[in-house]
Amino acid sequence: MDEVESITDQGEVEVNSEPSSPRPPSAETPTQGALRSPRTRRQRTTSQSQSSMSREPILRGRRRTIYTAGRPPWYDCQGQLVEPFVIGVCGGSASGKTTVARKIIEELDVPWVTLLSLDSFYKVLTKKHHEEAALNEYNFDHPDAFDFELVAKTLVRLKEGKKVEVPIYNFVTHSRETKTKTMYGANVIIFEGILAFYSPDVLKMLDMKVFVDTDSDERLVRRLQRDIAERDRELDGVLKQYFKFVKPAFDYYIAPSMVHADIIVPRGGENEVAINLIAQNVMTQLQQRGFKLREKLANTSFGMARPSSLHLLPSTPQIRGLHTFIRNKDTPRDEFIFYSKRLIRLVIEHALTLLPFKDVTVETPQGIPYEGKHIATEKICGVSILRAGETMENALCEVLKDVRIGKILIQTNLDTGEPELYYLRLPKDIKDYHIFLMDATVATGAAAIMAIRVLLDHEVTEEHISLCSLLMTEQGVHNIAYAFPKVRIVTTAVDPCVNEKFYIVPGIGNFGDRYFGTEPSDQ
Ligand SMILES: Nc1ncnc2c1ncn2[C@@H]1O[C@H](COP(=O)(O)OP(=O)(O)O)[C@@H](O)[C@H]1O
Ligand SMILES: Nc1ccn([C@@H]2O[C@H](COP(=O)(O)O)[C@@H](O)[C@H]2O)c(=O)n1
Repeated sequence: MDEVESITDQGEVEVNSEPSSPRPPSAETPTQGALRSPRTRRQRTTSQSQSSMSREPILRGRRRTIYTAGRPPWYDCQGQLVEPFVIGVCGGSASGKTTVARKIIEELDVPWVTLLSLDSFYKVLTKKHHEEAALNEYNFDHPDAFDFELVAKTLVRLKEGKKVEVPIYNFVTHSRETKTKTMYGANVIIFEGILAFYSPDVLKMLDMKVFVDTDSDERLVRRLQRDIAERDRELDGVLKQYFKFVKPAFDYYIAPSMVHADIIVPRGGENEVAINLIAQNVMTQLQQRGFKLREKLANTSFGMARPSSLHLLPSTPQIRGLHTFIRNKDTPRDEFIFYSKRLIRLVIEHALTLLPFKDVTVETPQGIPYEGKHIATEKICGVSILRAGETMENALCEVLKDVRIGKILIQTNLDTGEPELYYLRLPKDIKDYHIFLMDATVATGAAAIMAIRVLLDHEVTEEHISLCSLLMTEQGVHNIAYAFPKVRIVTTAVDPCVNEKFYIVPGIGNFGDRYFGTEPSDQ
Protein backbone atom coordinates (compact mmCIF):
# COMPACT_ATOMS: atom_id res chain seq x y z
CA MET A 1 0.00 0.00 0.00
CA ASP A 2 1.48 3.35 -0.99
CA GLU A 3 1.29 6.53 0.92
CA VAL A 4 -1.00 8.90 -0.90
CA GLU A 5 -0.47 12.58 -0.43
CA SER A 6 -2.49 15.36 -1.88
CA ILE A 7 -1.68 18.95 -1.21
CA THR A 8 -4.69 20.91 -0.07
CA ASP A 9 -5.56 24.57 -0.05
CA GLN A 10 -4.64 24.74 3.63
CA GLY A 11 -0.98 24.67 2.78
CA GLU A 12 -0.90 21.26 4.33
CA VAL A 13 -0.83 17.77 3.02
CA GLU A 14 -3.44 15.25 3.92
CA VAL A 15 -2.35 11.66 4.05
CA ASN A 16 -4.65 8.78 3.58
CA SER A 17 -3.94 5.15 3.02
CA GLU A 18 -5.97 4.45 -0.04
CA PRO A 19 -4.57 1.55 -1.98
CA SER A 20 -3.04 2.89 -5.13
CA SER A 21 -2.05 1.12 -8.25
CA PRO A 22 1.25 2.39 -9.55
CA ARG A 23 0.35 1.37 -13.06
CA PRO A 24 2.04 3.23 -15.85
CA PRO A 25 -0.48 4.59 -18.29
CA SER A 26 -0.16 3.86 -21.96
CA ALA A 27 1.02 6.53 -24.31
CA GLU A 28 -2.58 7.04 -25.28
CA THR A 29 -3.62 7.87 -21.72
CA PRO A 30 -2.82 11.51 -21.13
CA THR A 31 -2.12 12.43 -17.56
CA GLN A 32 -4.31 15.21 -16.45
CA GLY A 33 -2.95 18.03 -14.36
CA ALA A 34 -6.38 18.01 -12.83
CA LEU A 35 -5.67 19.95 -9.69
CA ARG A 36 -7.01 23.42 -10.04
CA SER A 37 -5.09 26.52 -9.25
CA PRO A 38 -5.60 30.08 -10.42
CA ARG A 39 -3.34 30.01 -13.47
CA THR A 40 -0.90 27.25 -14.05
CA ARG A 41 0.93 25.83 -17.02
CA ARG A 42 0.87 22.14 -17.85
CA GLN A 43 -2.85 21.98 -17.02
CA ARG A 44 -4.97 19.89 -19.31
CA THR A 45 -8.56 20.24 -20.30
CA THR A 46 -11.48 18.32 -18.85
CA SER A 47 -11.99 16.29 -22.02
CA GLN A 48 -8.85 14.33 -21.26
CA SER A 49 -9.16 11.19 -19.25
CA GLN A 50 -7.93 11.19 -15.67
CA SER A 51 -4.84 9.28 -14.67
CA SER A 52 -4.31 7.51 -11.37
CA MET A 53 -2.88 10.61 -9.74
CA SER A 54 -5.74 13.01 -10.10
CA ARG A 55 -7.49 13.79 -6.85
CA GLU A 56 -8.81 17.27 -6.54
CA PRO A 57 -8.11 19.36 -3.50
CA ILE A 58 -11.10 21.29 -2.24
CA LEU A 59 -10.69 24.94 -2.99
CA ARG A 60 -12.81 26.69 -0.44
CA GLY A 61 -14.39 29.89 -1.64
CA ARG A 62 -12.87 32.89 0.06
CA ARG A 63 -12.57 36.58 -0.54
CA ARG A 64 -9.22 36.05 -2.18
CA THR A 65 -7.07 33.04 -2.85
CA ILE A 66 -5.33 32.92 0.46
CA TYR A 67 -4.02 29.43 0.28
CA THR A 68 -3.19 28.01 -3.10
CA ALA A 69 -3.13 24.33 -3.83
CA GLY A 70 0.48 24.50 -4.97
CA ARG A 71 3.54 24.71 -2.81
CA PRO A 72 6.12 27.21 -4.12
CA PRO A 73 9.87 26.61 -3.68
CA TRP A 74 11.03 26.38 -0.09
CA TYR A 75 14.75 26.40 -0.89
CA ASP A 76 17.22 28.66 -2.67
CA CYS A 77 19.28 28.23 -5.86
CA GLN A 78 21.72 26.03 -3.99
CA GLY A 79 18.84 23.71 -3.16
CA GLN A 80 19.25 24.70 0.47
CA LEU A 81 16.27 25.24 2.66
CA VAL A 82 15.05 28.78 3.28
CA GLU A 83 13.74 28.58 6.81
CA PRO A 84 10.07 29.35 7.27
CA PHE A 85 9.15 32.48 9.22
CA VAL A 86 7.50 31.35 12.45
CA ILE A 87 4.92 33.52 14.21
CA GLY A 88 3.81 32.54 17.71
CA VAL A 89 0.32 33.66 18.76
CA CYS A 90 -0.41 33.43 22.49
CA GLY A 91 -3.41 34.54 24.58
CA GLY A 92 -6.12 33.31 26.88
CA SER A 93 -8.67 30.72 25.87
CA ALA A 94 -11.18 32.18 23.38
CA SER A 95 -9.20 35.42 23.18
CA GLY A 96 -9.29 35.14 19.39
CA LYS A 97 -5.88 33.54 18.71
CA THR A 98 -7.16 31.39 15.86
CA THR A 99 -9.14 34.30 14.45
CA VAL A 100 -6.06 36.55 14.56
CA ALA A 101 -3.92 33.81 12.96
CA ARG A 102 -6.43 33.37 10.13
CA LYS A 103 -6.63 37.11 9.57
CA ILE A 104 -2.84 37.38 9.38
CA ILE A 105 -2.87 34.64 6.74
CA GLU A 106 -5.61 36.44 4.83
CA GLU A 107 -3.76 39.74 4.99
CA LEU A 108 -0.43 38.18 3.99
CA ASP A 109 -1.85 36.62 0.85
CA VAL A 110 1.31 34.59 0.29
CA PRO A 111 0.89 31.19 -1.19
CA TRP A 112 1.96 28.77 1.46
CA VAL A 113 1.20 29.25 5.13
CA THR A 114 0.78 26.59 7.79
CA LEU A 115 -1.30 26.99 10.93
CA LEU A 116 -0.19 24.81 13.81
CA SER A 117 -2.18 24.72 17.03
CA LEU A 118 -0.92 23.84 20.49
CA ASP A 119 -4.27 22.09 21.02
CA SER A 120 -3.03 19.31 18.71
CA PHE A 121 -0.44 18.45 21.33
CA TYR A 122 -2.71 17.71 24.28
CA LYS A 123 -1.38 14.59 26.00
CA VAL A 124 -3.30 11.37 25.59
CA LEU A 125 -5.36 10.78 28.75
CA THR A 126 -5.22 7.52 30.64
CA LYS A 127 -8.36 5.39 30.97
CA LYS A 128 -8.65 6.53 34.57
CA HIS A 129 -8.62 10.19 33.57
CA HIS A 130 -11.39 9.52 31.11
CA GLU A 131 -13.87 8.65 33.82
CA GLU A 132 -16.26 11.58 34.27
CA ALA A 133 -15.29 12.50 37.82
CA ALA A 134 -11.58 12.45 36.98
CA LEU A 135 -12.19 14.41 33.79
CA ASN A 136 -13.85 17.20 35.75
CA GLU A 137 -10.76 17.39 37.89
CA TYR A 138 -8.31 17.33 34.99
CA ASN A 139 -6.52 20.61 34.41
CA PHE A 140 -6.37 21.17 30.64
CA ASP A 141 -4.86 24.60 31.22
CA HIS A 142 -1.75 23.45 33.09
CA PRO A 143 1.51 23.12 31.13
CA ASP A 144 1.64 19.43 32.12
CA ALA A 145 -1.42 18.82 29.95
CA PHE A 146 0.67 19.42 26.79
CA ASP A 147 3.43 17.40 25.16
CA PHE A 148 5.88 20.28 24.70
CA GLU A 149 8.65 17.91 23.68
CA LEU A 150 6.61 16.86 20.67
CA VAL A 151 5.76 20.51 19.94
CA ALA A 152 9.47 21.40 19.85
CA LYS A 153 10.35 18.37 17.71
CA THR A 154 7.54 19.19 15.30
CA LEU A 155 8.64 22.81 14.95
CA VAL A 156 12.28 21.79 14.40
CA ARG A 157 11.23 19.48 11.57
CA LEU A 158 8.91 22.07 10.05
CA LYS A 159 11.72 24.62 10.15
CA GLU A 160 13.88 22.09 8.30
CA GLY A 161 11.16 21.79 5.66
CA LYS A 162 10.54 18.17 6.61
CA LYS A 163 7.10 16.68 6.74
CA VAL A 164 5.46 16.05 10.10
CA GLU A 165 2.47 14.09 11.27
CA VAL A 166 0.46 16.35 13.58
CA PRO A 167 -2.08 14.76 15.94
CA ILE A 168 -5.69 15.81 15.53
CA TYR A 169 -7.33 16.60 18.86
CA ASN A 170 -11.01 16.06 19.55
CA PHE A 171 -12.43 18.36 22.25
CA VAL A 172 -15.64 16.37 22.48
CA THR A 173 -13.97 13.05 23.28
CA HIS A 174 -10.89 14.65 24.94
CA SER A 175 -8.68 12.41 22.85
CA ARG A 176 -6.55 12.20 19.73
CA GLU A 177 -8.09 10.98 16.52
CA THR A 178 -6.46 7.98 14.90
CA LYS A 179 -5.81 10.00 11.75
CA THR A 180 -3.02 12.55 11.72
CA LYS A 181 -2.53 15.61 9.60
CA THR A 182 0.59 15.85 7.45
CA MET A 183 2.19 19.27 7.30
CA TYR A 184 5.22 20.84 5.69
CA GLY A 185 7.31 23.83 6.65
CA ALA A 186 5.84 26.41 4.24
CA ASN A 187 6.93 30.03 3.90
CA VAL A 188 5.23 31.06 7.10
CA ILE A 189 4.20 28.92 10.06
CA ILE A 190 1.77 30.32 12.62
CA PHE A 191 1.84 28.51 15.94
CA GLU A 192 -1.03 29.42 18.26
CA GLY A 193 -2.01 28.33 21.73
CA ILE A 194 -2.74 29.37 25.30
CA LEU A 195 0.80 28.41 26.33
CA ALA A 196 2.55 29.18 23.04
CA PHE A 197 5.26 31.11 24.95
CA TYR A 198 5.63 28.63 27.80
CA SER A 199 8.43 26.32 26.62
CA PRO A 200 11.85 27.97 26.23
CA ASP A 201 12.71 25.51 23.43
CA VAL A 202 9.64 26.57 21.48
CA LEU A 203 10.03 30.24 22.32
CA LYS A 204 13.47 30.43 20.73
CA MET A 205 12.06 29.11 17.45
CA LEU A 206 9.49 31.91 17.15
CA ASP A 207 10.63 34.72 14.85
CA MET A 208 7.76 36.97 15.90
CA LYS A 209 5.67 36.75 19.07
CA VAL A 210 2.13 38.10 19.15
CA PHE A 211 -0.04 38.24 22.27
CA VAL A 212 -3.80 38.53 21.83
CA ASP A 213 -5.10 40.57 24.75
CA THR A 214 -8.87 40.35 25.01
CA ASP A 215 -10.99 41.42 27.96
CA SER A 216 -11.66 38.52 30.36
CA ASP A 217 -15.48 38.96 30.32
CA GLU A 218 -15.42 38.75 26.56
CA ARG A 219 -13.24 35.64 26.69
CA LEU A 220 -15.64 33.99 29.11
CA VAL A 221 -18.70 34.81 27.00
CA ARG A 222 -17.04 33.55 23.81
CA ARG A 223 -15.83 30.42 25.57
CA LEU A 224 -19.31 29.67 26.89
CA GLN A 225 -20.85 30.07 23.46
CA ARG A 226 -18.12 28.06 21.72
CA ASP A 227 -17.88 25.21 24.22
CA ILE A 228 -21.64 24.70 24.29
CA ALA A 229 -22.02 24.98 20.51
CA GLU A 230 -18.89 23.19 19.36
CA ARG A 231 -17.40 21.17 22.19
CA ASP A 232 -20.54 19.49 23.50
CA ARG A 233 -20.36 21.09 26.96
CA GLU A 234 -23.00 22.32 29.38
CA LEU A 235 -23.21 25.81 30.90
CA ASP A 236 -22.60 24.64 34.43
CA GLY A 237 -19.55 22.57 33.49
CA VAL A 238 -17.97 25.34 31.43
CA LEU A 239 -18.33 27.82 34.29
CA LYS A 240 -16.93 25.39 36.85
CA GLN A 241 -13.95 24.59 34.61
CA TYR A 242 -13.40 28.26 33.93
CA PHE A 243 -13.19 29.35 37.56
CA LYS A 244 -11.34 26.28 38.76
CA PHE A 245 -8.71 25.96 36.01
CA VAL A 246 -8.95 28.34 33.07
CA LYS A 247 -8.87 31.64 34.98
CA PRO A 248 -6.11 30.64 37.45
CA ALA A 249 -3.96 29.31 34.60
CA PHE A 250 -4.46 32.54 32.71
CA ASP A 251 -3.38 34.60 35.72
CA TYR A 252 -0.45 32.33 36.62
CA TYR A 253 0.97 31.21 33.26
CA ILE A 254 -0.56 33.00 30.32
CA ALA A 255 -0.77 36.69 31.33
CA PRO A 256 2.85 36.73 32.62
CA SER A 257 4.07 35.29 29.29
CA MET A 258 3.00 38.57 27.68
CA VAL A 259 6.49 39.88 28.51
CA HIS A 260 7.85 37.79 25.62
CA ALA A 261 5.55 39.42 23.08
CA ASP A 262 6.88 41.65 20.30
CA ILE A 263 3.36 42.81 19.51
CA ILE A 264 0.27 42.92 21.72
CA VAL A 265 -3.05 42.85 19.88
CA PRO A 266 -5.85 44.30 21.99
CA ARG A 267 -9.36 43.01 21.17
CA GLY A 268 -8.17 40.18 18.90
CA GLY A 269 -9.35 39.60 15.35
CA GLU A 270 -11.25 42.86 14.98
CA ASN A 271 -8.05 44.88 15.42
CA GLU A 272 -7.32 45.42 11.74
CA VAL A 273 -4.56 47.97 12.30
CA ALA A 274 -2.53 45.52 14.37
CA ILE A 275 -3.09 42.66 11.94
CA ASN A 276 -2.07 44.87 9.06
CA LEU A 277 1.14 45.88 10.82
CA ILE A 278 2.02 42.26 11.54
CA ALA A 279 1.39 41.23 7.93
CA GLN A 280 3.50 44.13 6.60
CA ASN A 281 6.39 43.17 8.84
CA VAL A 282 6.24 39.53 7.79
CA MET A 283 6.07 40.51 4.10
CA THR A 284 9.23 42.60 4.49
CA GLN A 285 11.00 39.62 6.01
CA LEU A 286 9.81 37.31 3.24
CA GLN A 287 10.83 39.73 0.50
CA GLN A 288 14.30 39.97 1.96
CA ARG A 289 14.63 36.23 1.44
CA GLY A 290 13.70 36.57 -2.26
CA PHE A 291 11.50 34.17 -4.16
CA LYS A 292 12.32 34.60 -7.85
CA LEU A 293 13.90 31.21 -8.19
CA ARG A 294 13.23 30.22 -11.81
CA GLU A 295 14.41 33.59 -13.11
CA LYS A 296 17.63 33.19 -11.14
CA LEU A 297 18.10 29.65 -12.42
CA ALA A 298 17.54 30.77 -16.02
CA ASN A 299 20.16 33.49 -15.74
CA THR A 300 22.96 31.57 -14.12
CA SER A 301 26.08 31.48 -16.24
CA PHE A 302 28.51 28.86 -15.11
CA GLY A 303 31.14 29.06 -17.89
CA MET A 304 32.90 26.00 -16.58
CA ALA A 305 33.34 22.36 -17.49
CA ARG A 306 30.33 20.11 -17.27
CA PRO A 307 29.96 18.49 -13.87
CA SER A 308 31.23 14.97 -13.27
CA SER A 309 27.75 13.96 -12.11
CA LEU A 310 26.51 14.35 -15.71
CA HIS A 311 26.31 11.06 -17.62
CA LEU A 312 25.68 12.09 -21.21
CA LEU A 313 25.04 9.26 -23.63
CA PRO A 314 27.56 9.40 -26.51
CA SER A 315 26.22 11.39 -29.43
CA THR A 316 26.26 8.42 -31.80
CA PRO A 317 24.53 8.53 -35.21
CA GLN A 318 21.88 6.26 -33.64
CA ILE A 319 21.10 8.78 -30.88
CA ARG A 320 21.26 11.75 -33.23
CA GLY A 321 19.00 9.82 -35.57
CA LEU A 322 16.37 9.39 -32.86
CA HIS A 323 16.69 13.06 -31.93
CA THR A 324 16.21 13.98 -35.57
CA PHE A 325 12.79 12.32 -35.52
CA ILE A 326 11.58 13.75 -32.24
CA ARG A 327 12.91 17.26 -32.78
CA ASN A 328 11.35 17.57 -36.24
CA LYS A 329 8.16 19.59 -35.83
CA ASP A 330 6.59 17.69 -38.74
CA THR A 331 7.02 14.22 -37.25
CA PRO A 332 3.56 12.66 -36.87
CA ARG A 333 2.51 11.75 -33.33
CA ASP A 334 2.72 7.97 -33.75
CA GLU A 335 6.31 8.26 -34.97
CA PHE A 336 7.10 10.78 -32.23
CA ILE A 337 5.94 8.24 -29.66
CA PHE A 338 7.79 5.37 -31.36
CA TYR A 339 11.17 7.14 -31.49
CA SER A 340 10.74 8.72 -28.07
CA LYS A 341 10.18 5.28 -26.59
CA ARG A 342 13.41 4.02 -28.15
CA LEU A 343 15.34 6.96 -26.76
CA ILE A 344 13.71 6.59 -23.35
CA ARG A 345 14.70 2.93 -23.24
CA LEU A 346 18.32 3.86 -23.98
CA VAL A 347 18.50 6.47 -21.23
CA ILE A 348 16.92 4.13 -18.68
CA GLU A 349 19.29 1.28 -19.61
CA HIS A 350 22.23 3.68 -19.32
CA ALA A 351 21.08 4.87 -15.89
CA LEU A 352 20.89 1.22 -14.80
CA THR A 353 24.55 0.67 -15.67
CA LEU A 354 25.46 3.37 -13.14
CA LEU A 355 23.93 1.51 -10.19
CA PRO A 356 26.18 -0.57 -7.97
CA PHE A 357 26.45 -4.18 -9.11
CA LYS A 358 27.55 -7.19 -7.11
CA ASP A 359 29.35 -10.37 -8.28
CA VAL A 360 27.26 -13.51 -8.69
CA THR A 361 28.12 -16.91 -10.07
CA VAL A 362 25.54 -18.93 -11.97
CA GLU A 363 25.76 -22.30 -13.65
CA THR A 364 25.16 -22.48 -17.38
CA PRO A 365 23.15 -25.35 -18.94
CA GLN A 366 26.54 -26.87 -19.76
CA GLY A 367 27.26 -27.13 -16.04
CA ILE A 368 29.96 -24.48 -16.21
CA PRO A 369 30.07 -21.58 -13.76
CA TYR A 370 29.54 -18.09 -15.16
CA GLU A 371 30.93 -15.15 -13.19
CA GLY A 372 28.16 -12.62 -13.56
CA LYS A 373 26.67 -9.49 -11.95
CA HIS A 374 23.43 -8.51 -10.33
CA ILE A 375 22.26 -5.03 -9.39
CA ALA A 376 23.27 -4.68 -5.75
CA THR A 377 19.93 -3.35 -4.59
CA GLU A 378 16.41 -4.58 -5.06
CA LYS A 379 14.88 -1.40 -3.77
CA ILE A 380 14.50 0.76 -6.84
CA CYS A 381 11.68 3.20 -7.30
CA GLY A 382 10.82 5.27 -10.37
CA VAL A 383 9.43 8.70 -9.63
CA SER A 384 7.98 10.57 -12.59
CA ILE A 385 7.60 14.32 -12.70
CA LEU A 386 4.16 14.69 -14.20
CA ARG A 387 3.16 15.01 -16.93
CA ALA A 388 6.05 14.32 -19.32
CA GLY A 389 7.99 12.12 -16.90
CA GLU A 390 5.12 9.64 -16.91
CA THR A 391 6.05 8.72 -20.50
CA MET A 392 9.22 7.11 -19.13
CA GLU A 393 7.55 4.82 -16.59
CA ASN A 394 6.84 2.01 -19.09
CA ALA A 395 10.48 1.69 -20.07
CA LEU A 396 11.52 1.44 -16.43
CA CYS A 397 8.87 -1.20 -15.73
CA GLU A 398 10.08 -3.17 -18.76
CA VAL A 399 13.66 -3.34 -17.56
CA LEU A 400 13.03 -3.71 -13.81
CA LYS A 401 10.49 -6.30 -12.80
CA ASP A 402 8.26 -5.20 -9.89
CA VAL A 403 9.75 -1.70 -9.75
CA ARG A 404 7.76 0.72 -7.56
CA ILE A 405 6.46 3.90 -9.17
CA GLY A 406 5.86 7.25 -7.48
CA LYS A 407 4.59 10.49 -8.95
CA ILE A 408 5.18 14.18 -8.40
CA LEU A 409 3.07 16.84 -10.07
CA ILE A 410 4.79 20.19 -10.46
CA GLN A 411 3.19 23.03 -12.37
CA THR A 412 4.30 26.52 -13.23
CA ASN A 413 2.31 29.35 -11.72
CA LEU A 414 1.75 31.84 -14.54
CA ASP A 415 1.58 34.79 -12.17
CA THR A 416 4.82 34.15 -10.35
CA GLY A 417 6.63 32.03 -12.95
CA GLU A 418 7.61 29.70 -10.12
CA PRO A 419 7.23 25.94 -10.03
CA GLU A 420 4.61 24.75 -7.56
CA LEU A 421 4.21 21.33 -6.03
CA TYR A 422 0.69 19.97 -6.40
CA TYR A 423 0.68 16.28 -5.81
CA LEU A 424 2.83 13.50 -4.45
CA ARG A 425 2.48 9.80 -4.39
CA LEU A 426 5.50 8.08 -2.96
CA PRO A 427 6.00 4.73 -1.26
CA LYS A 428 5.96 5.05 2.53
CA ASP A 429 9.50 3.70 2.85
CA ILE A 430 10.84 5.87 0.01
CA LYS A 431 13.96 6.72 2.02
CA ASP A 432 15.25 3.16 1.57
CA TYR A 433 15.10 3.27 -2.23
CA HIS A 434 17.36 4.13 -5.15
CA ILE A 435 15.30 6.61 -7.14
CA PHE A 436 15.06 6.96 -10.92
CA LEU A 437 13.62 10.46 -11.14
CA MET A 438 12.16 10.87 -14.61
CA ASP A 439 11.31 13.95 -16.64
CA ALA A 440 11.41 13.98 -20.43
CA THR A 441 12.99 17.43 -20.67
CA VAL A 442 14.79 19.69 -18.20
CA ALA A 443 15.07 23.41 -19.04
CA THR A 444 16.12 25.65 -16.12
CA GLY A 445 16.06 22.69 -13.75
CA ALA A 446 13.45 24.34 -11.52
CA ALA A 447 11.00 21.41 -11.54
CA ALA A 448 13.75 18.80 -11.17
CA ILE A 449 15.30 20.72 -8.26
CA MET A 450 11.88 20.88 -6.58
CA ALA A 451 11.38 17.14 -7.08
CA ILE A 452 14.86 16.35 -5.71
CA ARG A 453 14.19 18.61 -2.72
CA VAL A 454 10.94 16.70 -2.08
CA LEU A 455 12.83 13.39 -2.16
CA LEU A 456 15.50 14.70 0.20
CA ASP A 457 12.80 16.01 2.54
CA HIS A 458 11.48 12.45 2.57
CA GLU A 459 14.96 11.41 3.68
CA VAL A 460 16.08 9.80 0.42
CA THR A 461 19.89 9.74 0.19
CA GLU A 462 21.22 12.20 -2.41
CA GLU A 463 23.63 9.59 -3.85
CA HIS A 464 20.64 7.31 -4.42
CA ILE A 465 18.96 9.63 -6.93
CA SER A 466 19.44 9.32 -10.70
CA LEU A 467 17.73 12.01 -12.74
CA CYS A 468 16.85 10.57 -16.16
CA SER A 469 15.91 12.84 -19.00
CA LEU A 470 15.92 12.85 -22.81
CA LEU A 471 17.02 16.44 -23.20
CA MET A 472 18.47 19.04 -20.87
CA THR A 473 20.04 22.48 -21.14
CA GLU A 474 23.49 23.55 -19.99
CA GLN A 475 21.86 25.69 -17.29
CA GLY A 476 19.62 22.88 -16.15
CA VAL A 477 22.56 20.50 -15.81
CA HIS A 478 24.70 23.05 -13.94
CA ASN A 479 21.87 24.26 -11.70
CA ILE A 480 21.01 20.74 -10.60
CA ALA A 481 24.64 19.67 -10.18
CA TYR A 482 25.39 22.84 -8.22
CA ALA A 483 22.48 22.32 -5.86
CA PHE A 484 22.79 18.56 -5.57
CA PRO A 485 26.30 17.43 -6.61
CA LYS A 486 25.70 13.81 -5.61
CA VAL A 487 22.66 13.30 -7.83
CA ARG A 488 23.51 11.36 -11.04
CA ILE A 489 22.25 13.18 -14.12
CA VAL A 490 21.62 10.94 -17.13
CA THR A 491 20.55 12.38 -20.45
CA THR A 492 20.84 11.84 -24.20
CA ALA A 493 21.53 15.46 -25.22
CA VAL A 494 22.32 18.86 -23.76
CA ASP A 495 21.06 21.97 -25.61
CA PRO A 496 22.77 25.33 -25.16
CA CYS A 497 20.12 27.47 -23.46
CA VAL A 498 16.55 28.48 -22.66
CA ASN A 499 14.74 31.42 -24.24
CA GLU A 500 12.94 34.24 -22.44
CA LYS A 501 9.95 31.95 -21.88
CA PHE A 502 12.24 29.34 -20.32
CA TYR A 503 11.75 26.95 -23.29
CA ILE A 504 14.71 24.80 -24.39
CA VAL A 505 16.48 26.07 -27.53
CA PRO A 506 16.55 24.42 -30.06
CA GLY A 507 14.53 21.89 -28.02
CA ILE A 508 11.76 19.42 -28.84
CA GLY A 509 8.75 21.63 -28.21
CA ASN A 510 6.31 20.64 -25.47
CA PHE A 511 7.14 16.96 -25.07
CA GLY A 512 3.94 16.16 -23.15
CA ASP A 513 1.67 17.78 -25.73
CA ARG A 514 3.43 16.05 -28.62
CA TYR A 515 3.45 12.66 -26.91
CA PHE A 516 -0.10 12.73 -25.58
CA GLY A 517 -1.51 14.57 -28.60
CA THR A 518 -2.98 17.33 -26.51
CA GLU A 519 -3.56 20.92 -27.57
CA PRO A 520 -0.28 22.83 -27.65
CA SER A 521 0.07 24.68 -24.37
CA ASP A 522 2.09 27.84 -24.04
CA GLN A 523 5.06 25.97 -22.70
N1 LIG B 1 -13.84 39.64 17.54
C1 LIG B 1 -14.70 38.66 17.81
N2 LIG B 1 -16.00 38.93 18.01
C2 LIG B 1 -16.86 37.94 18.28
N3 LIG B 1 -16.54 36.65 18.37
C3 LIG B 1 -15.27 36.31 18.19
C4 LIG B 1 -14.27 37.28 17.90
N4 LIG B 1 -13.09 36.64 17.78
C5 LIG B 1 -13.33 35.34 17.98
N5 LIG B 1 -14.63 35.13 18.23
C6 LIG B 1 -15.28 33.86 18.52
O1 LIG B 1 -14.78 33.40 19.78
C7 LIG B 1 -14.51 32.03 19.77
C8 LIG B 1 -13.05 31.81 20.07
O2 LIG B 1 -12.28 32.42 19.06
P1 LIG B 1 -10.92 31.78 18.58
O3 LIG B 1 -10.32 32.67 17.55
O4 LIG B 1 -11.13 30.36 18.21
O5 LIG B 1 -10.09 31.89 19.93
P2 LIG B 1 -8.91 31.04 20.49
O6 LIG B 1 -8.19 30.45 19.33
O7 LIG B 1 -8.11 32.06 21.23
O8 LIG B 1 -9.53 30.04 21.40
C9 LIG B 1 -14.88 31.50 18.42
O9 LIG B 1 -16.16 30.95 18.49
C10 LIG B 1 -14.88 32.76 17.55
O10 LIG B 1 -15.80 32.66 16.50
N1 LIG C 1 -10.22 18.18 26.36
C1 LIG C 1 -10.08 19.50 26.51
C2 LIG C 1 -8.91 20.14 26.15
C3 LIG C 1 -8.83 21.51 26.31
N2 LIG C 1 -9.86 22.21 26.81
C4 LIG C 1 -9.78 23.69 26.95
O1 LIG C 1 -9.38 24.26 25.72
C5 LIG C 1 -8.71 25.49 25.96
C6 LIG C 1 -7.65 25.71 24.92
O2 LIG C 1 -8.21 25.87 23.66
P1 LIG C 1 -8.47 27.34 23.04
O3 LIG C 1 -8.93 27.03 21.63
O4 LIG C 1 -9.52 27.99 23.85
O5 LIG C 1 -7.18 28.06 23.07
C7 LIG C 1 -8.12 25.39 27.35
O6 LIG C 1 -8.43 26.55 28.05
C8 LIG C 1 -8.77 24.14 27.96
O7 LIG C 1 -9.46 24.47 29.15
C9 LIG C 1 -11.00 21.56 27.19
O8 LIG C 1 -11.96 22.20 27.65
N3 LIG C 1 -11.10 20.21 27.01
